[in-house]
Amino acid sequence: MLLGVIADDFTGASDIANTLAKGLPGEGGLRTVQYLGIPHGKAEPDVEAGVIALKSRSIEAAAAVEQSLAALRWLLGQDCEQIVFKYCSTFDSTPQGNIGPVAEALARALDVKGVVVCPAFPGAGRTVYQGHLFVKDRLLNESGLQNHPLNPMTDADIRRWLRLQTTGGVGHVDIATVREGPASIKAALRKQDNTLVIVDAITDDDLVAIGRAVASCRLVTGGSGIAISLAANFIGRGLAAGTGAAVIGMDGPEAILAGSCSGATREQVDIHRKDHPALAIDVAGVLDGSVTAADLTSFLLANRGRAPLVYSSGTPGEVQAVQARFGRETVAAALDGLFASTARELVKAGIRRLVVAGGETSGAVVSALDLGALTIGAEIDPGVPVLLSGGDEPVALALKSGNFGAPDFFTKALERLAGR
Ligand SMILES: Nc1ncnc2c1ncn2[C@@H]1O[C@H](COP(=O)(O)OP(=O)(O)OP(=O)(O)O)[C@@H](O)[C@H]1O
Ligand SMILES: O=C(O)[C@@H](O)C(=O)CO
Repeated sequence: MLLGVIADDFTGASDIANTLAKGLPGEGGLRTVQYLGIPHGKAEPDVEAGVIALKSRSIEAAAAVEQSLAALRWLLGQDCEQIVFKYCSTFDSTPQGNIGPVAEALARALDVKGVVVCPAFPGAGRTVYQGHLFVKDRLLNESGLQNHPLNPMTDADIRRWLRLQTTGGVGHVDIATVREGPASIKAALRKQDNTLVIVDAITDDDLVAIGRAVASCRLVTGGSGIAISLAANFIGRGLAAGTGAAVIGMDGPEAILAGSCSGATREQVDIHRKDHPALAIDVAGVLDGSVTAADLTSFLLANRGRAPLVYSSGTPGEVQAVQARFGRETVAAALDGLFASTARELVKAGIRRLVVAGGETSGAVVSALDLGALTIGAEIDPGVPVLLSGGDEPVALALKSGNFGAPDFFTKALERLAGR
């Protein structure tokens, strides 16, 4: 294994796995596998990039650090030359963490400083300029992310936000330096006394330059965009063949589960439910026990073949009201449990194509299924690949980050999972 990734959630893991498998146009990518948690035993010998999906974004910082260090130990045990810590392109975190504490702990373990911190993902509208994170033309804290159910992002200056989470200072490499090219970026990082350094990036070309500059760095951190040219670094050195994504086609019964309340997912739900069977989950009913996984499962199974959807996705007002009534953690735990049990029942009943929207929701779903390592297939929309589980009865999956995907994502994903 050449490159190892520690991802703080499951959709984020498939996002960066997609980037590594895709590589740069015309250059090919790495043979990439996504692990659901830290694997036991050795990786298959032909894996070039191993992506460990943790569910550490919204847990206590100390637990996130411990899990990330355990993932690091496993990846170093597979001889990885380079480690990437992948977090959300909208820098999802709280003033307590977990991006800062995990990044500092990894840097300490690898004995490095001047480590890149760059959530930019221009393909999805995320750019970093003057240390501020934008989502399309809005500052992060005006983009809707200020209403995130778990980690409201209330400051777009990610230097300031990261400083709240770190013991050391936070450096900055500006866009002018980035535009001078890899040698200048490398020199600017080397000069740093800070462990962590926010690096501006507005376009894919900026990310390619940063990727070239960090070719020999043991640790890099960012959104999936930071990995845009990391595969090419290894291919260029003759260490990888450039095989990239696998060809996957799995036809069979299908279901869609949406637990994300992001704007993009709500639009996808609105479009999908116009012409497909769709069931809105009554969240208060879940909390008082009147809505169960059995209700969702029977709806989805009864509508097999018609791209059925169940969703909890609500507006910021609905989310606030239910959280005020029952408590944020209680609602999240109840919905995670509901989606997990539903997915387990669906797969038991023969569902073979599963589309899931939302990082936490995807984490809950795949943790409940015994899927083994996931092979990375073609890209459905930016940041979302086709995934195929191992085992005798493989399941094809699309794990969609809340804000990713075109408005018709759900139908498109089911088609791509089937290899069409
Ligand atoms: N109607 C609702 N009311 C309150 N909370 C909800 C509701 N629906 C979902 N949630 C909670 O909102 C959170 C959504 O998180 P999830 O990570 O799945 O989506 P996301 O944050 O949009 O996606 P991503 O992390 O990929 O950006 C979960 O904790 C879920 O339990
Ligand atoms: O970086 C992103 O935006 C996604 O991969 C993600 O992590 C959202 O959960």
